[in-house]
Amino acid sequence: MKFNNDMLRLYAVTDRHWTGEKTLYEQVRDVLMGGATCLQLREKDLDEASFYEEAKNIKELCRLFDVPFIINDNVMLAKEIDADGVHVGQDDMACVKAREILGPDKIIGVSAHTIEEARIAKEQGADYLGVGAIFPTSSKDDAEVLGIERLKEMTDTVDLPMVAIGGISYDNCLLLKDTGIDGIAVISALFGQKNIKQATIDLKKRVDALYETMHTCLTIAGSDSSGGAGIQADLKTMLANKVFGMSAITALTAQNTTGVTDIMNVTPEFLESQIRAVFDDIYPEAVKIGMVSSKTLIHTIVEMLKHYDAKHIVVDPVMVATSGAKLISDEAISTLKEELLSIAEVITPNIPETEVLTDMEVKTVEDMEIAAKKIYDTYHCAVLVKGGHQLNDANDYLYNGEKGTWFKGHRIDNSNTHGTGCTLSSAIASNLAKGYTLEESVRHAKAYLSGAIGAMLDLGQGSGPMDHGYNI
Ligand SMILES: Nc1ncnc2c1ncn2[C@@H]1O[C@H](COP(=O)(O)OP(=O)(O)OP(=O)(O)O)[C@@H](O)[C@H]1O
Ligand SMILES: Cc1ncc(CO)c(N)n1
Ligand SMILES: [Mg+2]
Repeated sequence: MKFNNDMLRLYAVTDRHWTGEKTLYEQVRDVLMGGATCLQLREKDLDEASFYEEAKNIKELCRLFDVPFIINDNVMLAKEIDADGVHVGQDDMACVKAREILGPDKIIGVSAHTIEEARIAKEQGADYLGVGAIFPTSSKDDAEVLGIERLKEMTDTVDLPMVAIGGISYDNCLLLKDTGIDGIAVISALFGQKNIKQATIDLKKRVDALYETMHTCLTIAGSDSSGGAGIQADLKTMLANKVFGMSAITALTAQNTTGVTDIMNVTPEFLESQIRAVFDDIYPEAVKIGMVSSKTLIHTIVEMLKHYDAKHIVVDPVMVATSGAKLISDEAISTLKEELLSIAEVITPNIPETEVLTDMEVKTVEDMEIAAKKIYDTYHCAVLVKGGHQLNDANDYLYNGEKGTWFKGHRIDNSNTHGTGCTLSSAIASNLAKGYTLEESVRHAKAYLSGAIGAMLDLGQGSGPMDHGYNI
């Protein structure tokens, strides 16, 4: 098995002294099932015959999981049982010698505590370094504690994959963010836990989080005081889709599940200030636009998004709320058509909105296809026509100028659909922010929306909101 850096992500090192009721073999199976990416057999005071027996069996187990099996210290044994590699300390066989014995295809790791040791190991052909102890540890009495700063110096200076070891636990593991390591090696954080498999699953998630970057998304829309649509739905959707959500508010609405009782637009100047504040600092990777009820506000948005060269713009051409309330002025509709749609990557009209945008009646699925093409030809943006409420199914049609795709949804018998359109467009924008293609973004967004509708939340006296957080 050839070495690659991903193997170091969650590196499990055995220590049967922690053994409770389970045998070493069973414990290793637990960590492999939990998602460990490398296994090192390190049993300091086990007699040779028993070590050999354990090593042979555990090697076979690791093969089943396609996880490298590394022997601690004993190069000759690694050779004899055809392990995937060996890990040597500073007092063990030198790395050059180990390489000579094992050949180029085996994995060799070296423990390094200083930059000098790290450099030598690299010269001698080590594949990776184990660097520690990072924190105080009970698994090695004589280990000097390096700390985070010295770890960073090592990763900055020596160009070799590194796994951090020593005292790393579920609680302190996130302190290793941005230290340049390729993963963590642990003993007691896995083998010292009551439920070893669950501890491995939990720690794996935690260490994976060290490598996740947070994507960012902006919603420019109206506030819905009842929390099910508008800005509130957008931010909840972004959170549930693990994207950092930001907002520029176009209007406040006094609204609940039965209707909209009042609307107050912000001034164009204040909308501009909000958009500037966001873009000048945390540049959003995608932008969703929802309710914008006046001509001047639409102008402001178009001007600002062009100025900042905004990416991945999703426009939900909101005209009428599910409750029937009108959310845009007639003169603004023409500005929306003339200025806003052409800067969008995709727009997401429902059927009544599609009719307004195309001046045609949309009564059938064929009409949806014809209207989508017409929208593309007129405004040069991809379009997702939502079947939603009107056609009594949950099928939406995406047309991008080259091809049309039906996204078939499973219609859920739930009249609580306040904010479905806001939620779908925000989920699409979140997925675009993460780097998915438009088609993938729509597919994932529909799946998220179905989950939120399917959670069957039932609040309010009208068409109620969905459970945006059903998946968290
Ligand atoms: N009962 C349902 N079950 C499953 N999916 C649904 C249901 N109702 C709507 N959808 C889906 O929700 C999405 C939004 O479509 P819809 O036509 O409801 O948007 P909208 O009218 O803009 O919503 P809003 O009320 O937020 O303005 C579409 O993907 C649609 O297929
Ligand atoms: C603020 C706001 N935006 C959009 C919609 C669309 O449903 C709504 N009801 N309220
Ligand atoms: Mg809508």
